Amino acid sequence: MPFQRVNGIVIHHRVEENAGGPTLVFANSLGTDFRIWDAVVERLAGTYGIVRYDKRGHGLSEATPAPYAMDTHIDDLKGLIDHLGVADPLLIGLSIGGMIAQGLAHRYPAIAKGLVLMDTAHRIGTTELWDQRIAAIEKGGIGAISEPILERWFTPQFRRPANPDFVGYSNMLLRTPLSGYLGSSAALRDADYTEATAKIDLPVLCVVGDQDGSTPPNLVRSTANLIAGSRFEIVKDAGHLPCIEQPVVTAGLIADFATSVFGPAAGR
Ligand SMILES: O=C(O)CC1=CCC(=O)O1
Repeated sequence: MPFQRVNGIVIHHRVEENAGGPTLVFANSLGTDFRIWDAVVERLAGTYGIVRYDKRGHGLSEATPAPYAMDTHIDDLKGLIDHLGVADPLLIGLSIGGMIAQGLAHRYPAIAKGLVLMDTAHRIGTTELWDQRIAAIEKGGIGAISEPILERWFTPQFRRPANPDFVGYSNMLLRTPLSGYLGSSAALRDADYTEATAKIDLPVLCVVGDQDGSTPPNLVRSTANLIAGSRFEIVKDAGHLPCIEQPVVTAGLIADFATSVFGPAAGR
């Protein structure tokens, strides 16, 4: 079933089975639901088991009142992984999803075989930035600041009203439950994984779009620099969501890294 109660709330998720093969677990960003991975997953399913979910307050998952703590998002994902019995996955987290992956790997070092940290960082924004964003949204709704958000999400080539995908993903942002958006903004404001992430002892790939306005390449590079042995890749012609703008390249990077983590014979 696509709905499961974990950690006290109903979580919407989707599983693509792969008969005992390695599994990829995807966590998405603020103001999005798991459909942002559609074009990536269609290239990886069949080779890997896939788990996607809508984090608390997003998509069809329950929206509890704001504010949220990053640990609550982490407990939700841990609960889902335990419920599904997923062993040794590769965790792939975008933006706040990447912070959830970092925090999960720090609190449960044996939970994953490796991490793909996409357009994310050990610390995203400042207390002031998130407080301002929360105040603006409390006053005028997400629509009041959707334009600058979408400018950070997408390249100018993608960000055209004539592009149906741009219109659709704008709707996804605008339709995010307010408590989910505000709650997760508070979680981002209060989370700093600088020390925790430096202790991660797993294979890690950091990826960023070359035109990411939310977590720019230099910030993501600084996160990669904290993690011994990590890899760093820049995706050309992409903003904050390379899974949407460049799904072929994104799926290729994940597949190459998954092969290096699970071994060449695995995942076939
Ligand atoms: O809204 C943005 O600026 C992008 C973003 C920051 C954290 C996240 O998950 O998305």
